Amino acid sequence: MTPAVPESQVLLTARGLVKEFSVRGQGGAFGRKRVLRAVDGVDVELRAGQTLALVGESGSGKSTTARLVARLLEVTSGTVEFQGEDVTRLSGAALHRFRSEVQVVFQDPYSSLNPRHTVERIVTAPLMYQGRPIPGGARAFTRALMERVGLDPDHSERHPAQFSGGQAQRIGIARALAVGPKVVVCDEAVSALDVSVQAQVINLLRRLQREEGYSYLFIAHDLAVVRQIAHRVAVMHQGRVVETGERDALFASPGHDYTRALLAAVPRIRPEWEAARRARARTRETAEGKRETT
Ligand SMILES: Nc1ncnc2c1ncn2[C@@H]1O[C@H](COP(=O)(O)OP(=O)(O)OP(=O)(O)O)[C@@H](O)[C@H]1O
Repeated sequence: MTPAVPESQVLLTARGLVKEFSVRGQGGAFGRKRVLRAVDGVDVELRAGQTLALVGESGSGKSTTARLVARLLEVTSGTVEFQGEDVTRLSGAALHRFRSEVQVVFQDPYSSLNPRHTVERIVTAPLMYQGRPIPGGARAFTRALMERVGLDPDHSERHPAQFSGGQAQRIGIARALAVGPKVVVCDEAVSALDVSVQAQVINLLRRLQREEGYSYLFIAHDLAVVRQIAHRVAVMHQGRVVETGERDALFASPGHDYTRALLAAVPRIRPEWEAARRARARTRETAEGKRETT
């Protein structure tokens, strides 16, 4: 059961997003450089207190779109409007403010959380980095946050490796919530977890949304997961959004051939593709986790 779709205002709007990467062709480091258009004119709208799922096969541009929206990557062109401001142009204090409003939870908690730091240090780091005071002091703040995400507050001095995958992802969620965001970008945030643990983390995200009103941009390749959490779904294919709609309507009667193919292909995801996809995600998250905590 997913929450009913509440009427709500648009919080974040991306228009005409384009991202090009310069990549080497065949021949590795000696290959000719070419331009790869990973995101090719994407429009998305995120509504307050709702979840928009971005789905599509591997390489369709979901993660790149998510990173553009969160300003972890710079756009080649296009705009991302959040509360009336084009965030692609923000810098300095205004960019810091935006980073508090839009947070990211990555796929692999172990690579995106600093293994040498305690939970307390991990969840308070974003506030310290922004030079903001920690309400009630670090210990009390961490304990309260751990309770909100269903972790034992007595474990605030433990390190990520001392937690299970699902618990570690709760630390990632706690870190995202620490700065008081309105939007949380979940980039394959439950994909690395076992199915039963996935369900628990999805329930947590839904409870947090219900009680605290977060909007989620939820990146996933697993449509069964999307069904449990999304209000609306945008389907990506080759860098473009080919179809957007309310979840139930889209699943019941997909309007685009590619969406139909995607729905039909669900049980046939090949394990070797999945392994390659996870390895790529880990490389990106290790780099971004480090950037966030330094
Ligand atoms: N930093 C980068 N440099 C070069 N190419 C990139 C970079 N990041 C992504 N790409 C390429 O852009 C395309 C879209 O990648 P993206 O990760 O956004 O897709 P995705 O739909 O999220 O798939 P996956 O789930 O496999 O990550 C792919 O061809 C990918 O190889």
